[in-house]
Amino acid sequence: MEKPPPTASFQSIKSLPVSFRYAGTGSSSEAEIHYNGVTRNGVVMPSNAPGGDNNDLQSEIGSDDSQSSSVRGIDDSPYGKVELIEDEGVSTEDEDTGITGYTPAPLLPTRTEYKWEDTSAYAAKKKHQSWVQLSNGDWELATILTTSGTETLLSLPEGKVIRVNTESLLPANPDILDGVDDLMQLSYLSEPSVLYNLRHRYEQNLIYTKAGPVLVAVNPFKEVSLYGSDYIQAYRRKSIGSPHVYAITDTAIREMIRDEVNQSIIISGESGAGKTETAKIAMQYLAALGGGGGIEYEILKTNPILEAFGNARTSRNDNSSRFGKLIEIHFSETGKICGANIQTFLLEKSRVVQCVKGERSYHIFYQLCAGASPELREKLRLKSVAEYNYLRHSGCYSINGVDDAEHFRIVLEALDTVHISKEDQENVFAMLSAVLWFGNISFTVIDNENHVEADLNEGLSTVAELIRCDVAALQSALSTRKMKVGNDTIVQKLTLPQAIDARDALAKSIYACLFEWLVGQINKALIVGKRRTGRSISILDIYGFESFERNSFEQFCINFANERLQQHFNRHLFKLEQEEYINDGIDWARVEFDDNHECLNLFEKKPLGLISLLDEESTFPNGTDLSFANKLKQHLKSNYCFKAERGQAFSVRHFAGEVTYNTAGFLEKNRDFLHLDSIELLASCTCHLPQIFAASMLTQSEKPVVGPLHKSGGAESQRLSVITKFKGELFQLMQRLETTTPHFIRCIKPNSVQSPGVYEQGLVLQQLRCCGVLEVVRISRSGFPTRMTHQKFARRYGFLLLENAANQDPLSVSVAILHQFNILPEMYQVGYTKLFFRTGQIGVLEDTRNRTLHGILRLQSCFRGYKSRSLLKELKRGIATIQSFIRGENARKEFAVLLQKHRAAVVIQKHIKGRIVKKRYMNSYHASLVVQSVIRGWLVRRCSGNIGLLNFGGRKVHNLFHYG
Ligand SMILES: Nc1ncnc2c1ncn2[C@@H]1O[C@H](COP(=O)(O)OP(=O)(O)OP(=O)(O)O)[C@@H](O)[C@H]1O
Repeated sequence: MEKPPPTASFQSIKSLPVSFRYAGTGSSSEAEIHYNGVTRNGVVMPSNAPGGDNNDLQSEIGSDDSQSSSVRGIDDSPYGKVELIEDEGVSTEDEDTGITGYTPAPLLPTRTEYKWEDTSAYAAKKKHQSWVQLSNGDWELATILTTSGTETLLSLPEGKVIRVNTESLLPANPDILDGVDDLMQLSYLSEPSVLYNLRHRYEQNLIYTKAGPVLVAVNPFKEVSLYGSDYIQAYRRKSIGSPHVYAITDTAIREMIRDEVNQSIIISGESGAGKTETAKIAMQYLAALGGGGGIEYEILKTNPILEAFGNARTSRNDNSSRFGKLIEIHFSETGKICGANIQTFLLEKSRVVQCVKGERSYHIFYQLCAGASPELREKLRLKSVAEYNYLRHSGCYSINGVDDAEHFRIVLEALDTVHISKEDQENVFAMLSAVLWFGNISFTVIDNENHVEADLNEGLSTVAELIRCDVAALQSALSTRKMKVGNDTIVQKLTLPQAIDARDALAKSIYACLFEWLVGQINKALIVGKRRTGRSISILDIYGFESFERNSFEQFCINFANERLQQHFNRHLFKLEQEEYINDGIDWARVEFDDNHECLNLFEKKPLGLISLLDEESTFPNGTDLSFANKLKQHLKSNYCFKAERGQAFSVRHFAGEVTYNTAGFLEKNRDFLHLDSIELLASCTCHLPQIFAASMLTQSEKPVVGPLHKSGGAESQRLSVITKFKGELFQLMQRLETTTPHFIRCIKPNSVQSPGVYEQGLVLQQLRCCGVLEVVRISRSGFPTRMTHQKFARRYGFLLLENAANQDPLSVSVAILHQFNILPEMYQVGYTKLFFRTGQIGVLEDTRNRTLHGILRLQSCFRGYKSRSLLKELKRGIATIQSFIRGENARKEFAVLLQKHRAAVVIQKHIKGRIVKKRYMNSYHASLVVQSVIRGWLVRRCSGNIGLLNFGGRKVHNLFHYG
């Protein structure tokens, strides 16, 4: 008999007992539907997995929150086929993976009517999806409509349907993994999945996410209510488990106490990503919990000072730290903070004398100009910002929403807190003012050879006054250079560019020394006392990997530091993995990862590494940036990590990507020498700060510089080059970190406009790559990132087993599942307590689980529907009976009340009627008596008249009548 055309609603399809056969790739929906012997074309759309909690992988079978539609079809659909096989029970089989599963036998009778619906409805549902990269580089989550051969038809969220190469697609994670708080939980660890997950969380103000051992912090660029004493207490009590800087800091404290090992919190990220804020949040936590005495208050007060002297407005961040810092916080035996030490790295000196349009120099200059009292202004000969050449040229004097005068007040307060005397504070401000006045010193050309002499102007005299030196000595130090030729000392005049360089170099050096001196003073204030136990937590806030269009010496140093940190990161990451593998008896030797050893070698190798060659060229009097570039190309061209570029450029293959450096300015910045005449000038000042600076400049020399007057002009070359000094500091830093247990925080800047709520995919992706988050993910992929205890695994996937496993132990169940699903032995390892999986393996199991669950749930929902309908019918009947009973009861009750009322009314009526009758009778009786007595009276009167008994008393007559 011909089947009737489909007419029923979709609901009726839901109640079909069906099984379906997947014929597409992986999670493809291609299938055929057989129903009552008829084959129809359509698509299968697996529903959401049950269990709403993303973090709970233990969602139960039969949970009610399954999504509705699961199987639909359309005749002659171009999108694929669905097969509904009548009354077969429900079994699933993935032809690609060969995975089979089962669901219970059909529970409902077959329905005979159905209707095929338009599949376009599916595109709107977030089901069966993959990541596709659009031409602008962004990743988009697209719904797979069909896959045929190498081509896949996709539907994009805005309704567009596109055809792409199947291989270009990346699988999307199941819905239950949306917004997981640890990226390691993602079944598919891919760039788009990580990007999507971070955005998903960011949109809900969940700015912290774990990437395995690393905390990823996405800058919210707004106040988020995630901080404060309540949160601190909650993390301390461990009543909150979500990722947070507090959680990381808390772990550090606990591990420090438990293992008696020093800890470090290593924060990195690009400028404006939130490193400094994150460091402050960690310090707040430490200060709140390790508290005892006022030292933690002093530690927190170091922030305004360091920010004022070391931060500036840049195009990327209004409050950009222009130095790296390590704060080591020491704890006493009782776990209280007992002191701290701050180490700073590579302050950007060049900013003091020039900065790019729209940027600012160090905040303290603007704060001083805005906030100094009239007396101080007078003393320091302070002018307005616009009158200083060093500040004027960038054209940016203020920052929106920032009150420099108020900040100056805060800095003064902080300087008091860290016990810097008023006299020293005044000296500090005098140095700042002098630095600014240096920029206003001008020169006049005095001969045909462009030789100059410093003008005796306001600038020169004010500087001399402020640093307390002789004006003539200052003028000479800026205009001439003493050279020793044989036994004679000759004085060489400087050309204009040389004089400007000498002036700027002196200003930069004074500022850098001032900064160093301040840090030293702060350290004295925070000095770790006798209570020192040697236990400490260090917070490293260091510049992240930088890759711009034009990269210079600064990026070269910064990226070198990041290579070192990455090496530390790799070692630590693998050490941890290794420990877990060993503890669980896992063969961890198979884990491979990309070491950045080769890149570090390129930098550090002697004598033919980048640093050695840079130093070598810097010492050559005739060395130029171009000759340096050529030397690199000549010696390093065969190195895998080095790439020669055109002109004076070269590229380095860093762990985070390739960076092209332009060598322009490399040699000068690396030499960074201050002429000995300038050092000597500072030494001659009567103000103690310049003297201290001069002494520290001399001690920075590799070999002690003996009497500059007796030295030739080559004396400067004996000073350590910037890169060598930096390399030494880094080496010490790494040695220090090596003795600690590290905790890594990677800060991410979600947009370049510093605005809340804006998530620029490309920018985030670039940072994820640069700061190595994807590297962690990649490393995890090569290891066994997914771990599950045998118990959990057996509980989650045990129901997929074809054989009865009721009485087996979790380990046997786990192994049986692995065999049943033909998971290749190299894809997993069985540990003593856990199963370890390579990336994606759990995804396959999860897919099968979801499909099976989906089938079960569909049947369960159909069955529940059927049961509900039957119940409803019975209920209806029951309800009618109850209703009629209740109505009868009510009627009876009403009737009884009425009857009672009626009876009462009758009694009352009777009584009233009786009374009326009685009253009437009594009235008539009395009336008759009156009449009778009147008549009798009359009769008596008549009788007595007639018989003459007039003398008879009326009374007797009356009585006679009465009784007679
Ligand atoms: N957790 C946070 N909550 C609110 N705002 C934040 C947070 N983290 C960062 N910000 C905002 O982002 C700005 C930049 O942060 P921060 O100065 O810490 O960046 P950075 O990575 O240290 O940059 P740089 O390397 O330039 O010093 C802050 O001034 C603040 O406005």
